[in-house]
Amino acid sequence: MQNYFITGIGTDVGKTLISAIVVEALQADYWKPVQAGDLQNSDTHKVKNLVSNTTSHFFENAYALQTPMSPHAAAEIDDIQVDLSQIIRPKTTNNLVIEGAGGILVPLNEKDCIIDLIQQKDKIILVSRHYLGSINHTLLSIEALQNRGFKHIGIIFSGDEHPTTESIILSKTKVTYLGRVSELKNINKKTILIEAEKVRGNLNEF
Ligand SMILES: Nc1ncnc2c1ncn2[C@@H]1O[C@H](COP(=O)(O)OP(=O)(O)OP(=O)(O)O)[C@@H](O)[C@H]1O
Ligand SMILES: C[C@H](N)[C@H](N)CCCCCC(=O)O
Ligand SMILES: [Mg+2]
Repeated sequence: MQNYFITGIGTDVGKTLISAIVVEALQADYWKPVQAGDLQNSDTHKVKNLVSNTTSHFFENAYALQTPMSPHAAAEIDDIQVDLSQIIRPKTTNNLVIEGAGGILVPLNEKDCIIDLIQQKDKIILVSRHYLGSINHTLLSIEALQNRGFKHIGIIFSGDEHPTTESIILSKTKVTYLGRVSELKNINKKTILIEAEKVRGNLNEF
């Protein structure tokens, strides 16, 4: 069984959407270690509501912070410190999808960042969303991951196709292309199932 760490080139790029698709494709479990804000409609609620299979299990956040901000700042408002030793991966015999918060260098406290939650044996899925500036954000994210020695890095593009962006990112890096999810008009259980079907093969080969 495998852990998949879903990260992105920033916040709001589609990590939760892609998490739902990967969870559905693999009938995997899901865990968002640090949620900042939107506690009534958290990423865990969203993924749970988008997934149809009955195998996936949804684990509690290690930290559920009140404010939609960078976790280091949200924690300060809640008068707590995020402590990495308290972020313990849930035990499961199933595949596990772990969703970060924001991009890889988002701070959890004065010292640690989201990237410090990733383990060498994880399969990393970087979500890249097309906007002017996304090439730079994508290449910087990949360089930071490679500098830390991570070997299993895959990429999923989220949004309408942008061939020159995708081809330059893929040709300049050695990351594994896992697929693209077009700009979905409707995000619901049915469209998640359709997208899950499309990426399952690549995920199984990754
Ligand atoms: N391919 C897509 N089609 C349609 N909408 C998309 C797509 N990708 C992202 N979005 C939309 O962009 C918004 C942000 O996406 P999402 O919540 O998945 O971001 P995130 O990367 O998980 O952010 P966070 O850092 O808060 O976890 C949502 O409204 C989502 O539905
Ligand atoms: C609140 C938001 N939805 C995410 N959970 C956290 C995003 C932090 C971004 C910090 C930054 O890169 O400036
Ligand atoms: Mg999210």
